[in-house]
Amino acid sequence: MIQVSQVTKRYGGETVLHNVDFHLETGDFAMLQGRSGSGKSSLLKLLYREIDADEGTIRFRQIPIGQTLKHVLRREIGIVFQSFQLIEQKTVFENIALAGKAVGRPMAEIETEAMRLLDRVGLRNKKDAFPGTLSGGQQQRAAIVRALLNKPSLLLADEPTGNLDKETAADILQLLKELHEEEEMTMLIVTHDDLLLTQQQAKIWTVEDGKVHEQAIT
Ligand SMILES: Nc1ncnc2c1ncn2[C@@H]1O[C@H](COP(=O)(O)OP(=O)(O)OP(=O)(O)O)[C@@H](O)[C@H]1O
Repeated sequence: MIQVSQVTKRYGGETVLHNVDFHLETGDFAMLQGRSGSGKSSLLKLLYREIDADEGTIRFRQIPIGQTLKHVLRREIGIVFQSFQLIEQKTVFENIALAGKAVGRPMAEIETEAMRLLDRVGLRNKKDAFPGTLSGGQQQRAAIVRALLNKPSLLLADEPTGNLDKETAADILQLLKELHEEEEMTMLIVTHDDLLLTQQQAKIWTVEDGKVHEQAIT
């Protein structure tokens, strides 16, 4: 699904990723680990074209992502962040609906899909709540629904459990694992929590010294 070939990323004089090869197969449930500052977020940002590589090629379904229109790529790739990134002045439903409006979907369709997903993550009764009134775990569930609304084929999550206590973190990771299967979605999750890494069956990739290598299948 994603093929990263010989990719180098520099910030000023600092080379963060150097001739990196990395791939995700359709249907993968993969974790990306590595020390703080090793370049995990940078790799994710390269995949959804928040930033561009200095060298090398990234292909999404065989096509170099530089040749794919950004809005097409964004529809195919859902993103979940550590900080949830919900708009405080909008309700849970409004936050989620924005993702559908951004790609021009009709409101009736947005509503049906949002309610299906809110039901699935146990948040239907919070659809009219504002993010500030929700727990961290609930906010992340809302953010996950927003990311899934347009049925992306790939979900990228950058430390999705980083702001949550251990128990809630485990719940969110379990939810992602279940959604991976139910929604038939490829997932790549950045985490540096060893506990999370060992709890789930996943392909584990490590970013280290500018390289990315596949560690083990647990
Ligand atoms: N926009 C930027 N400008 C300059 N340097 C940057 C920028 N973004 C990241 N870096 C640097 O690149 C390196 C890798 O950062 P990145 O955020 O990708 O690491 P990370 O593994 O995700 O770290 P963390 O686990 O702490 O989030 C760091 O040294 C960081 O300071």
